[in-house]
Amino acid sequence: MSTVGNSTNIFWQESPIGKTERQKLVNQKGCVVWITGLSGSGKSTLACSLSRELYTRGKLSYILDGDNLRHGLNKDLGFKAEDRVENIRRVGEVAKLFADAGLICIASLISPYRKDRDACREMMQDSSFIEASMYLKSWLFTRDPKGLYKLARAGKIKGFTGIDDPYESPLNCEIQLKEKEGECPSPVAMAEEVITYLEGKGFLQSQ
Ligand SMILES: Nc1ncnc2c1ncn2[C@@H]1O[C@H](COP(=O)(O)OS(=O)(=O)O)[C@@H](OP(=O)(O)O)[C@H]1O
Ligand SMILES: Nc1ncnc2c1ncn2[C@@H]1O[C@H](COP(=O)(O)OP(=O)(O)O)[C@@H](O)[C@H]1O
Repeated sequence: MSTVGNSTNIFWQESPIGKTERQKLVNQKGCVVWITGLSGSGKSTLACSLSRELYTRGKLSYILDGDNLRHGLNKDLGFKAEDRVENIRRVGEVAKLFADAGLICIASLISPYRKDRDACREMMQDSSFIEASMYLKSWLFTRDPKGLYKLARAGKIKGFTGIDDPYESPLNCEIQLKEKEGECPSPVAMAEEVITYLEGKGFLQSQ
């Protein structure tokens, strides 16, 4: 019996089928690919491309996209620092469940604070938290497809990441997606870079 946070007198219920059995069923290892970067840096594009490329290889993934989760699970949260902290904590917990289910969980959020991303990493075991940083030159996000930077620069959106709100780049992430010879790699090329990492670490087979 234990107390966790505000939950008192709670018990851990074991499941009859464990992570190892689930992983065997899908012939892969559950993990979290956590994509962090500024708005417009290509996170969702990479997440979609990665999910598609994994699918064609018979691998099961699921995308947790920051924008999408704010339509449901996180619709009570805004963009104040404490809301972003809670956003990342919640998504970290959900991502951990997906990885435990045996899926390759692709989390795509700005996740601006290093401490929060590190806390998500700490939740996971076996190096199964893979941080991928969108380190692309500003031309990508200055295209501004959603028009958010224009609004933020005009002062019409307050606390916009990269304009008047901070973004802390990873210091030591597993994968850094960056330009090659001044060119932005295609979404498929970026997905393949991540897949090469996953293959190398044995995540694309169960044993
Ligand atoms: N103030 C402010 N700052 C940054 N982003 C903003 C803001 N207001 C709205 N948006 C939109 O919200 C998307 C980011 O949501 P996230 O949940 O990924 O953000 S965070 O991780 O909690 O910082 C982000 O989506 P992406 O462009 O895909 O990153 C924006 O569409
Ligand atoms: N690798 C890429 N090559 C060319 N354009 C890209 C690439 N990745 C993203 N884009 C374009 O950049 C814009 C922002 O990408 P998006 O994935 O929505 O970023 P984010 O999810 O980080 O906000 C979109 O218009 C998208 O089509």
